Amino acid sequence: MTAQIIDGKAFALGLRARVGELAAAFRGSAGRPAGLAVVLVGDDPASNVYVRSKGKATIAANMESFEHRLPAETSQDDLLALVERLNADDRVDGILVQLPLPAHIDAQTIITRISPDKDVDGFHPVNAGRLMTGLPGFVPCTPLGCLMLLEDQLGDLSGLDAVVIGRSNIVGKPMAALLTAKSATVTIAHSRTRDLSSVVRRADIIVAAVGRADFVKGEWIKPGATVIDVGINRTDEGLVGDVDFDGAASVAGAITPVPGGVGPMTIACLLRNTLVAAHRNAGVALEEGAI
Ligand SMILES: Nc1nc(=O)c2c([nH]1)NC[C@@H]1CN(c3ccc(C(=O)N[C@@H](CCC(=O)O)C(=O)O)cc3)C=[N+]21
Ligand SMILES: [Mg+2]
Repeated sequence: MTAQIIDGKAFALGLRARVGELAAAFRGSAGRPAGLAVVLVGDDPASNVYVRSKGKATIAANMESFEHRLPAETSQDDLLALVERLNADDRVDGILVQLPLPAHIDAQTIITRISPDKDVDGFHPVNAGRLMTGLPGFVPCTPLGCLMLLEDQLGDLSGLDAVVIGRSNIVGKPMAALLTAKSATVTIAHSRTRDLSSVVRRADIIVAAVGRADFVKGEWIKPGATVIDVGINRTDEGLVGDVDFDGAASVAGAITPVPGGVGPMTIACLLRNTLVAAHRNAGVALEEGAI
């Protein structure tokens, strides 16, 4: 079998266009654009690239972008003070503090200080709790993007066997919650899982978020399964995912490439969450299922 390649880049472009139209309409009814503030501490080159592309995408989607670049030696108190200013700023609907943060800053302390209503990353414990209990809130962008690709590919996920490899708060745990809410049968596997290949072999859906290049092998995959590769690993051979793409593509039914799969969906979902935040914060209705 040769897997179908899931074109996340094309899907993300479509989503961004739809968000852009709705953001233009929001601007008309609210009398102001939706606004996203992105905070970068330090000058990590990869983070710099991400922040720049987020800013461009925000403006292209008819929203306002506020960029705050702070020196690497910024104190935790100064960063908290900026977060408080952004929480209080009515032009700012969404706040993203780029991770990772320098070692002298406790990320959890910063994330917990962002207003849950502006937490478009969906990292605040209140939004994690909302996701777990089925309340409206913000869902982390990467797993939300993965879910959109899966539903586009497979339709109803009810009853399907899903294995999520990785248990981070940012990807694995929210991904498992989303799949559970869609009535998939979900297994969370991780570094201590025994006989991982046998666990993966049962799955109709595999989401790989381990952060290790080419970790998931083609021989682990059930023929016809759908594979979502969340990995972004920089190697001598360039950017590669957590899945051995060539091995997997010869057995899977469908697979996301790296680059061009999940990554572009993350940014598109960030804009989507910002649009939703703007409507909620301004008290402007957004039609159910509009996005
Ligand atoms: N508070 C916070 N929120 C985040 O959402 C967040 C973060 N911090 N820190 C870093 C990670 C990483 N991340 C990516 C976003 C887009 C691509 C992306 O668009 N990737 C492209 C190209 C990547 C490239 O060429 O470098 C692709 O996969 O096709 C990847 C990774 C968001 N992150
Ligand atoms: Mg390879």
